[in-house]
Amino acid sequence: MQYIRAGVELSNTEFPDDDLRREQEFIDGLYVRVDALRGDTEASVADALAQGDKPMQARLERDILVAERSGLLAALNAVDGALCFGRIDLSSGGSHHIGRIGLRTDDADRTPLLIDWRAEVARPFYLATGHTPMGLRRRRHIATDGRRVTSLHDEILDLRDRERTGHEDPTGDAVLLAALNSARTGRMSDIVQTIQADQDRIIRAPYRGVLVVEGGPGTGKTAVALHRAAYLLYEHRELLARRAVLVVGPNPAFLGYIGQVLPSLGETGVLLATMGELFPGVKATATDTPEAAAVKGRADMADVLAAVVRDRQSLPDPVIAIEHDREVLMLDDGLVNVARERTRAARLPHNDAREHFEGHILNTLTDMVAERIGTDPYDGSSLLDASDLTQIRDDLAVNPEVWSAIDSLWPRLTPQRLVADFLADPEGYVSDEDAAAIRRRVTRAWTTADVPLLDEAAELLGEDDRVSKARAERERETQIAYAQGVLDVSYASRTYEFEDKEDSDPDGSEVLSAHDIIDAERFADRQEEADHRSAAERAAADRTWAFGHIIVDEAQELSPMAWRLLMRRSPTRSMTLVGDPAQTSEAGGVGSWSEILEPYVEDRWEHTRLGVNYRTPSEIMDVAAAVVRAENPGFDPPSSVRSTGVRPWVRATDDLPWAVAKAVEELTASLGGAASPSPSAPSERGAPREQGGAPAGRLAVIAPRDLHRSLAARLDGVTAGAEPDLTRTVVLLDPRQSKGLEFDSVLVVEPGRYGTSDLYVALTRATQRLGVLHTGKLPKALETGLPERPGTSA
Ligand SMILES: Nc1ncnc2c1ncn2[C@@H]1O[C@H](COP(=O)(O)OP(=O)(O)OP(=O)(O)O)[C@@H](O)[C@H]1O
Repeated sequence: MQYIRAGVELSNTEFPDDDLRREQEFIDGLYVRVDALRGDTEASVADALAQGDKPMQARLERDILVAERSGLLAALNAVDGALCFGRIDLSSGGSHHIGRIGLRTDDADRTPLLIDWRAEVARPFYLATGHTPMGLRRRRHIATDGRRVTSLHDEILDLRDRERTGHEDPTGDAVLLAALNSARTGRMSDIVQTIQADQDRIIRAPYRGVLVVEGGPGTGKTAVALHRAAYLLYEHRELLARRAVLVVGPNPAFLGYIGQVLPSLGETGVLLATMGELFPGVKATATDTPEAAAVKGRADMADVLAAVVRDRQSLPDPVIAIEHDREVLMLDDGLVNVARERTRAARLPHNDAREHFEGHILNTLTDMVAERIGTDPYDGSSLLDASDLTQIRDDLAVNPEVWSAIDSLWPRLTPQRLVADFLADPEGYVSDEDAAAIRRRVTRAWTTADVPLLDEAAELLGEDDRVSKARAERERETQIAYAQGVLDVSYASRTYEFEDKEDSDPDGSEVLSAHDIIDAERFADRQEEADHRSAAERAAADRTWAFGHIIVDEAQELSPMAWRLLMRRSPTRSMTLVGDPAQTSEAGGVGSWSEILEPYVEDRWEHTRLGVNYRTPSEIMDVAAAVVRAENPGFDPPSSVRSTGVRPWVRATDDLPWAVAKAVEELTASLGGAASPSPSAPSERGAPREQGGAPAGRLAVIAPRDLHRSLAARLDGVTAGAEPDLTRTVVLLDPRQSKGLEFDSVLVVEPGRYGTSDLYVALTRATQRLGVLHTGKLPKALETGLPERPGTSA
């Protein structure tokens, strides 16, 4: 592979020319439009909110307006400062500017000014090559700093075209390289300016079905998954805004790291969550041992929990005596067993079935009383009519002893109670060894591996939500009636969603509004949002929410029980799963994609690969690959797109805290050296990279958790903790916490104590420099092939 050397300076503003000036004028014009749009939107939101209390229908109208306009406002604010980044000139004449959102002129023609990067018209910007120009003459990257154009980079795609601008970029790589070399901020940036062709195809893959994206470290899996979410929201906005998109990530620090990407693309309605957050009302704060997590994650835990529930449907031992009407009724195990089997035959969840059980027991007891008081002594026939029997049943139904018997035989259960009881006493349900691994008294703290168990339990038990369902149905009927009225009114006050949505026809001017696309019932569904919560927020609070699309990052880590939970949240099986089996660290992780997916979609899923590493320079990747090859000689790592000429180093020491402090000092000094911030990524604006003179760039010290306290004590401003603040210049992490993240420089401490996949993850986090420090034995692959350095004893 041909490496690209690092170090690209992206500025040609010193000698402004006509082209640069014209682009600046054009972009100034876009901001005039954005500012006007923002002013109007703010005014209409403020107006609506100032209207005060109104009758129901007027309130609904106001809520619709406020929700729609607030979304637009958030998008406009998010893209400010990085609105436009490219232009395509067509061979047939004319050109389109490409940006993070679409904009049109504010006149009757509504001519497109800026094309949303997700529109079909924008696609050649990402795919066209000299070989397949897709109707393009030239592609221009426009680098900006805030609202100021800093440089232009042109690629000639029609080789017969002799016209030159003086901004030609012969390799077409300058903008990509500048982005890859830019100093890291602790927050991931979007890649919308430089999406590569193989990434584009994944981003725009059809929305239905399960798509697996596999690729080594730094191949852009996370970036692609997030851009895919933005694309799907654009392409299927009506559906996905209602049903919401869920992005599942490995830990809270990772979610913080990626949290700005979608807002920077103008999308705020996506729920980001870890597995530990997917059971509303529970936050996983405790940690399992790897053995416990592996046992809890096994697929057979579903059967185990089903058995636990069945065991709570008990029989009398041998009878329950119920005092009724000065007699004693003997409810024995045979009678209860009949009631229990009939109840089970209904195949309802435990709590939902309880009503049936109550009915069967009341009928059994009614028969007993009737037999006792109403049997003809001569022929044994019944002397009681239907109303007598109803009276007996009603009397039994107010006898507390009857209810206490039912409660003991078929108790109402909560998922929390059931799982806590099981974990406190798992013997008999799993092997003695597994029981020893998972036995724990749960007080309030749950673990991530408990969450799928709670969800499974909730499925087995069913919700006891009869009252709330009846109330919701009544409210919904009222909403539908009002919604019909609102739809009629809304025809007169149509609003746009995104300005260039009719992408295949950029000259068209049709604008979508609510009444075009939804009927009263669906509209009423939306108005259940009258509490101003977005679909994503409502989804977060609803265990049974069916998401429109689910994206799972680091998908290789999830256990079979976790997959059961996720598949329940995705009844349509519209999912994008990204991961890398070589980076699996969880003992409960599933071995192969078909093993994960077969139970749910058989072989109906697509598999695709990303093979180019955009993060790790070749010098570092060679070392990381050698570590995996020591265990798996056939291992095929992704190829690095860059080489920096800077080789990683390894040093032995007998004073680790001192050596770490010294190495951190050295590596911090080199931060921001070769690198400068990316020219126009909006998510980096306002990042603390230059505040107080702090150098640009970030450094991670990756060390086993038990060393954190002693290392933090020697490092200024560095804290040891479960949720690291990634915006600090120096961050201390354990190998698992570093998953999915990246830093300019990385110092890996005591690599001999990591498993192969954890070490592979740790070694592949750096964009520029890697150092390794150790006191004990080194993994073989690190002993050879790295520059020998003298020990650094104090
Ligand atoms: N087309 C691109 N243009 C600019 N930067 C890119 C592009 N593709 C990927 N990158 C950058 O490469 C880095 C790695 O991307 P990302 O974190 O998505 O990789 P990954 O495959 O998820 O890695 P890992 O498996 O190690 O977590 C990020 O900084 C990302 O912004």
